Amino acid sequence: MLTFPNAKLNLGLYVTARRPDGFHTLETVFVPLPWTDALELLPAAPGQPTSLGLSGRPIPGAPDTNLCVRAYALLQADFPQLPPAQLHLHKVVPIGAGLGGGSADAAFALKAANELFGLQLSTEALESYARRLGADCAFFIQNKPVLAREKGDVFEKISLDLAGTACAVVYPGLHISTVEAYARIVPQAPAHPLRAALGAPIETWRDTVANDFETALTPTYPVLAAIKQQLYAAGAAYASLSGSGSAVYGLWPGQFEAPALSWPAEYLVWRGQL
Ligand SMILES: C[C@@](CO)(OP(=O)(O)O)[C@H](O)COP(=O)(O)OP(=O)(O)OC[C@H]1O[C@@H](n2ccc(N)nc2=O)[C@H](O)[C@@H]1O
Ligand SMILES: Nc1ncnc2c1ncn2[C@@H]1O[C@H](COP(=O)(O)OP(=O)(O)O)[C@@H](O)[C@H]1O
Repeated sequence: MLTFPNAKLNLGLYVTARRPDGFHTLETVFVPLPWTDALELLPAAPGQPTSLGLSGRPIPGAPDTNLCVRAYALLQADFPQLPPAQLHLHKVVPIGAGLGGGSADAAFALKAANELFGLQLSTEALESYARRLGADCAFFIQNKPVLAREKGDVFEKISLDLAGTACAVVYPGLHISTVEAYARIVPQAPAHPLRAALGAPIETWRDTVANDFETALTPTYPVLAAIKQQLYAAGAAYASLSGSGSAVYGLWPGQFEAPALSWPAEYLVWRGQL
């Protein structure tokens, strides 16, 4: 079975408290970004163990630490009838970019195994396996815009009309560790609660929708502010860091595509419609 795990963007991100377990509570909106890896899941050939083939962008770490292999192993622990699997991941979405690529691979591996081997797991059951793999991961099970709270894994419906919104994603190639990014934040309540702020026209978001990681990381990585400024100079109605970075996106509502931007291809990694 061939699947296409997509990236995500965060529209606003507030780190509201530190939890006793060291994690943080969040208020953020996740939206799918239609930019994908490719992940194939097949039963392994008879007598062969579970394996992972890789192509595309290099992923650090041994294959058994890869999130899609860990996702499959999690199911195997509860469903001993699952055979060894042959996985192949073609990595397109940059790692450590705040685009959730690894989390998407894990969630799509769970969904593919469920379908291919007829496990009949409900959406809720798949989400609870996903939560065990990473805070971001559960979002990719339903993979539609949601307001997320708690660790970023408890969801509320939100209606957002982003149809016909052009988007550009600029990735300066900095791999910012999520742990390091959280360590720089002093949690606080959002100045403008996200549901109300995102309900207003996109043009107003610049003054009301923020990402706490952007504020915390920009002094160390001034390139993030420079990219954002250039996106606004190119007419974006809204621009922001996604997640804990380092990808920065711009939005152009009502436009077929983002205007031509002057970054080289290795920086301007994606342009399209949300
Ligand atoms: C920051 C966010 C925002 O959407 O996204 P990314 O920038 O990674 O895409 C997420 O919270 C990233 O979620 P995810 O990448 O799944 O994190 P996990 O693997 O579960 O946790 C990695 C580490 O981040 C910290 N962490 C994560 C989630 C959370 N709510 N509080 C935390 O403090 C913890 O130190 C944890 O050990
Ligand atoms: N399939 C995978 N794709 C990307 N990263 C992976 C994968 N499996 C494990 N990882 C690890 O997960 C971390 C990055 O996860 P990712 O979700 O891409 O981050 P971010 O959301 O910050 O962009 C890295 O430490 C990387 O080595």
